[in-house]
Amino acid sequence: MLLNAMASNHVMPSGAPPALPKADYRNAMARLGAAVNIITTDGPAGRAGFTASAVCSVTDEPPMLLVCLNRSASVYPAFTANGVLCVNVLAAGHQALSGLFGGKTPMDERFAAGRWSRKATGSPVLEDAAASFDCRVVQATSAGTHDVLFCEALAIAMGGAAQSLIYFDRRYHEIAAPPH
Ligand SMILES: NC(=O)c1ccc[n+]([C@@H]2O[C@H](COP(=O)([O-])OP(=O)(O)OC[C@H]3O[C@@H](n4cnc5c(N)ncnc54)[C@H](O)[C@@H]3O)[C@@H](O)[C@H]2O)c1
Ligand SMILES: Cc1cc2c(cc1C)N(C[C@H](O)[C@H](O)[C@H](O)COP(=O)(O)O)c1[nH]c(=O)[nH]c(=O)c1N2
Repeated sequence: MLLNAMASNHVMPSGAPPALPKADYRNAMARLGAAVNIITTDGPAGRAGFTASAVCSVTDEPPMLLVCLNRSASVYPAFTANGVLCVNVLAAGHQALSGLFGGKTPMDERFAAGRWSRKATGSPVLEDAAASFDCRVVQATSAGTHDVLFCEALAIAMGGAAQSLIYFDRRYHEIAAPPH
C-alpha cells in the first residue's frame, strides 16, 4: 500500500538519477560520528581483526548486531570462513590500536598491541574494551562493496568505566559519561 502510494507520488524524472560523487558522500558521512570497534575472529581460517565504525544494534530478541565488512579487505576470507567474530567497543586511549587494525599492518603486529582473552566462540576479546560482544554470524548479505554481517551475541564482557572513543570529522574524540 505504502509502496504503491510512494510510486504514484514520485517526482523523479524517468531514468536513473545521476550518481553522487563518492567524495561528497564521504564528506557528509564524516559528519556522522560513530563508535569505533575492533572486530576479531579466530578459527580454521586463522586469527584476524579490523577496525570498524559501521556497526549497530539490530534487535535484542535475539541479541543481534550488524557489522559491515569491505569484501576487498585482507581479513575478509578469514571472517567468512570462521563464521564467528567478536565486536570489541573501543574506549578512551585506544586510538593507536584503532590505527593498527585500520589496515596495512601485519596481523601479528596488530594483536601484539593489545591484551586478549577468549569467551564462547574463541574470537579474541580485548581485555580493556568498553564492552565486547562475542558472536556467531547468522546471516550475511552483500550490498555494494561490503557484506553486511548479522551477528548473534552468545557472550558479553563489560569494561570498567563508561567512556568511549568516537570517530567524527576524520578524528578521534574521547567521551565519558558525567557522574550520576
Ligand atoms: N564503512 C567503511 O568501510 C569505513 C568506515 C570508516 C572508514 N573507513 C576507511 O578508513 C579510512 C579513513 O577514513 P576517514 O573516515 O578518515 O576518511 P574518508 O574520507 O575515507 O571517509 C569518510 C567517511 O565515509 C565513510 N566511508 C569511507 N570509506 C567508506 C567505504 N569504503 N564504504 C562505506 N563508507 C565509507 C565512513 O563513514 C567514513 O567515516 C579510509 O580508507 C576509509 O575507507 C571505512
Ligand atoms: C576509523 C575507521 C573505521 C573503519 C575502518 C578504518 C578506520 C580507521 N575500516 C577500514 C578497515 O579497518 C581496513 O580496511 C581493515 O583493517 C582491512 O585492512 P587491510 O586490508 O587488512 O589492510 C572499515 N572497514 C570496513 O570494512 N568496515 C568499517 O566499518 C570500517 N570502519
